[in-house]
Amino acid sequence: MAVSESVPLLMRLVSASVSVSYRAARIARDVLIKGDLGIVDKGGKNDLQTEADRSAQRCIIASLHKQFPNVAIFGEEDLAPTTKIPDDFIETEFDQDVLRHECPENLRNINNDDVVIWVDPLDGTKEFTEGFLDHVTVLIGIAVKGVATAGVINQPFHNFEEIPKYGKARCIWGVQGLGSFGFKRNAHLEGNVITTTRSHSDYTITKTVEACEPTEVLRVGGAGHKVLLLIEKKAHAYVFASIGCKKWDTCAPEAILQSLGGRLTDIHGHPIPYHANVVHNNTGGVLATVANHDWYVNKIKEKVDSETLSKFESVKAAPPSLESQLSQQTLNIQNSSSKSANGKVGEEKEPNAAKQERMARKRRLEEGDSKL
Ligand SMILES: Nc1ncnc2c1ncn2[C@@H]1O[C@H](COP(=O)(O)O)[C@@H](OP(=O)(O)O)[C@H]1O
Ligand SMILES: [Mg+2]
Repeated sequence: MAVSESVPLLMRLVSASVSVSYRAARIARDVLIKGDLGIVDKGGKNDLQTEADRSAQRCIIASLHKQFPNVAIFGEEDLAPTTKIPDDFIETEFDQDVLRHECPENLRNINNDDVVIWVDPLDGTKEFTEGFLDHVTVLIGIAVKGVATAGVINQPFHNFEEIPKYGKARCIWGVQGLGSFGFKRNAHLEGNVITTTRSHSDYTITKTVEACEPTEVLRVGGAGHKVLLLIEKKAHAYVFASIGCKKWDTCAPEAILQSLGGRLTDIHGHPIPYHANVVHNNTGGVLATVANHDWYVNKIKEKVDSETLSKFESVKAAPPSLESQLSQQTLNIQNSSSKSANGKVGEEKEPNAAKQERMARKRRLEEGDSKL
């Protein structure tokens, strides 16, 4: 169902993202049921891609781009720009439950240029290939003026051990200043339960977790899944002293966690910026907490040696030069017919010169040059 333009842009974006996250979850489930995962090794440490990652990204980016052609969208996977997108990958529904909520006052008047969408079509890919299905999530994060503001976490295989045929998809969404929906929170959790990576661990990660004096460590897959543990109060903190996580891993989880009063920053306690032109890796690592964030920051500062800590650089919010913005992006803007493929549909929240360049590229695309 279409939605009135009088509904604030942010709520339309969240509503469309919830709907398309269910479509992407269905795609991931279909890939698993068919049984041919089509695994590609991307060359990093346990850095895999499957048919579910590829198809879910095509579905999410093509659908959101069709509804919001002037919003910048970045997806994790680099996909060939020529691949045809099946018509049934295009989701046009808007989630009605989201639209019943009022947009927070301070977010009512944002416009297209303020927004960047960060898409991880399948977070926890390594775990997906190994059958840890509850670690898998679809992440759609909406940044406004560089701040993680709203997010959607869809868990395609929720409760897969109890519900036959790989469980059932569930969707958690939230907006800063409004709250988060779609889950139950434990009232209380004893001790100091810390969650961290299971498939990308190393000495520094383990030492940094130990610095936070855990009573229990949960080594699980996926940034989305780990933040879900915090949101549901099954863990107190997510500690990841590594530059391996990217903006699409943390934007949606951060927005939801922060809407509940938690925090997600780098390991120094500095905010992570989500403008279109930031480096994709979270070079300062990731620290997410339900409460007492500064206590964890101080423990890390106190107990991890300064040479190790100096390797984790906080990302500066200042935009890089125009040249680096343009070379950094694989920009595959597709036509609004959404027939062509996508990798990153990015229209930078940029200074004037970059905007002119973008418009020129868009014009060239519309004239049929799909390799821009
Ligand atoms: N060293 C590394 N190399 C590549 N990706 C990494 C990484 N460390 C973390 N990541 C990415 O960050 C996300 C969370 O990692 P982890 O599950 O280890 O906590 C995963 O996203 P994807 O599964 O979407 O690729 C993972 O690939
Ligand atoms: Mg990921």
